[in-house]
Amino acid sequence: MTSSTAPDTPETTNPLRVAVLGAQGRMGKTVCDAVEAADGLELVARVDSGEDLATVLERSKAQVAVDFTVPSVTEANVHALIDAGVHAVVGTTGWDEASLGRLSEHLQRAHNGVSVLIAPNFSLSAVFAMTLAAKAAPYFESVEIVELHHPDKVDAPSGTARHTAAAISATRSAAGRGSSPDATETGHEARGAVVDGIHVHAVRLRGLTAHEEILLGNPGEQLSIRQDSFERTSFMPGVVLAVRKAPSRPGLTVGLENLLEIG
Ligand SMILES: NC(=O)C1=CN([C@@H]2O[C@H](COP(=O)(O)OP(=O)(O)OC[C@H]3O[C@@H](n4cnc5c(N)ncnc54)[C@H](OP(=O)(O)O)[C@@H]3O)[C@@H](O)[C@H]2O)C=CC1
Ligand SMILES: O=C(O)C1=N[C@H](C(=O)O)C[C@H](O)C1
Repeated sequence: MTSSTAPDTPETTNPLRVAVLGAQGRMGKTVCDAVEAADGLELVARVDSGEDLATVLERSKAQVAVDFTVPSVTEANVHALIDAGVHAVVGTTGWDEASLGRLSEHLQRAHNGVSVLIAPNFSLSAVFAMTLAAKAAPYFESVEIVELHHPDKVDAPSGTARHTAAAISATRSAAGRGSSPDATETGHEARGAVVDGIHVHAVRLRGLTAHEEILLGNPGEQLSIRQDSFERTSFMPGVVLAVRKAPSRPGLTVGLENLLEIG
């Protein structure tokens, strides 16, 4: 039989096997639904607290794990994933320079091609808000961040606000822009937390989901950059993108903007 008469053989690629850690949580449930609905992905494990992660990974043969657990356990989970050779997509907050440093070290030591993506926020609106704010910040005298969330959130300020403050602080420093003017002499506690030199205010209110506003001011003008996640489905395109890209991005990446190439 010549090649011109050979029957078409459809190209079959195996679906990417995905485990979800924190599967019973607010985000975990939404991620399980999104993975089940996504072409080319197969949900092979729902992992909840109290389960032995290494055993579940071995049994399920997961290739990528998505972590939406709690700040107190996420670091241990990711170290276990690296040891198991499973790529990690992490949305859980609580990461800092020290824990990221330990992760980088472990990845280098393991040298097994595992990728870890940590994104403080997977929604496109938040990624663009952070990116625009960082670009604009050197051009304004004053900048402050207000983050607003549902009252069941355990950490404050939000991971998104911390990431935004770090990005703003970096672009302002690079441009030689000093700190925002502030004549406050009393009641410093009313001025919010200070993250990387930027004032951050955290609101917790029933009815909210996840929102951030970056306020920038100059004499006679202001710029407000606001993003709103009204539903947790807003995070899913970013999570699914990160899962799909995980096998081809070895090493540590912090921030979804790096996958969108807008960082
Ligand atoms: N990056 C992003 O885009 C987003 C990030 N987040 C972040 O994601 C995290 C989760 O948020 P949310 O879903 O609202 O929180 P939830 O409290 O609803 O969910 C967390 C879940 O993790 C479970 N859990 C705790 N320990 C473990 C463990 N060792 N292994 C597996 N599961 C575990 C909890 O179970 P139990 O209750 O039984 O302990 C719970 O079901 C937070 O840090 C939040 O800030 C949230 C939204 C978007
Ligand atoms: O807890 C949440 O809900 C959210 N957590 C993340 C954060 O702390 O930035 C992302 C988003 O704001 C929702």
